[in-house]
Amino acid sequence: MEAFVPRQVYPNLSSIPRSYYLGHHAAGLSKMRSLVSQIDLVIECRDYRTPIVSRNPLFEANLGERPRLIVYTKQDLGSNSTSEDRKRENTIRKWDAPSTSLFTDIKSRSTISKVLDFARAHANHSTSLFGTRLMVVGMPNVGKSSLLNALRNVSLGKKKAARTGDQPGVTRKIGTSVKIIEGDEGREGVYVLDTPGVFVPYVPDAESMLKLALCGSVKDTIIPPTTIADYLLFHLNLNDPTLYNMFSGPTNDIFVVLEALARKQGRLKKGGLPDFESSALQFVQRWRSGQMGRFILDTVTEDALTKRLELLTSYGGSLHQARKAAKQLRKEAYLGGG
Ligand SMILES: Nc1nc2c(ncn2[C@@H]2O[C@H](COP(=O)(O)OP(=O)(O)OP(=O)(O)O)[C@@H](O)[C@H]2O)c(=O)[nH]1
Repeated sequence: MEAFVPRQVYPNLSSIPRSYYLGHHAAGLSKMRSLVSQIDLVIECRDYRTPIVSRNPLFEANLGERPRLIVYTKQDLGSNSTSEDRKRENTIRKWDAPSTSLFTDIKSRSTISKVLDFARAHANHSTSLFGTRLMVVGMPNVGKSSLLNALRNVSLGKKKAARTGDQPGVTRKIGTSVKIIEGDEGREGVYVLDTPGVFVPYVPDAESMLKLALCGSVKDTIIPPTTIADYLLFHLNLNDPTLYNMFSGPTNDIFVVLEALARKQGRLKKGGLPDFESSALQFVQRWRSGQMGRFILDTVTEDALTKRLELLTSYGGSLHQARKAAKQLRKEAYLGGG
């Protein structure tokens, strides 16, 4: 039998939309800008699995006047706690310096405590009697509201304050601030403001859009689920082609995997034909919930960020282009919100 050879490069699909910058993203950003002067620290969340493509330059451009803490969320979905993972995290820290970067998993108290320690230290330096105000920002679905809830729970033992969900756009508006650290010595505590996710203005290449879709920053109705599943298969094969052996042996054909999954789970349409769409969503969901391997999607090397920034600059991905592309997307009746 011939050895299995995974695809090394994913095709550049021209059918993939390159924008998802929606009306409520622009409105949210503008509101954040109007509030930023009252904020002591901005916590910018990025997805651990996409430390490059989930960076949104709009935050630096609009909120950059305030000190920033960068939090890479969902570490549990991308890290196996190996020396390779730690090495990668160090490279990311270097990219972000002089800002501090932390890596969190909402189920790990120790990772959440590090964010609380940082916030506490920041508050201790503040001379304000009115408390310290933090603002959590980030791309859709990176886990901002979950982080807020985890901070509040670990620090104060209190229940969920912000609504969370597995699709982007659950938080639509900036709400009221939530206390996460009790005040002392006559001083008010530390409060956090949750904000709606804001998508990057324009995505320079189809593969970046697929990464963001696979991690859930784009509604699952925008890109065909079988395409997202195929992109996941590409990564599974590069990492370990046995990760989906509950469905099929190693293959580069997503329909072979989806047909096996459909038959195993009874996801069949009239005439016993496999329901590829629902099987694709199920396949992707399995990975998103950490049941099919933990790995990251971006390639992290010392110079990867510089190269990305050069690409973005040469491309000139402006807000004007973003608006034009978003309008086009709406015209094509893709949008169901989110
Ligand atoms: N495994 C894992 N899942 C997480 C973590 N943080 C958040 N999630 C999940 O990610 C999904 C999105 O979380 P939210 O907190 O709603 O994300 P958000 O950034 O507030 O989303 P928007 O409403 O789009 O702004 C939810 O299903 C969370 O349970 C994490 O550390 N680990």
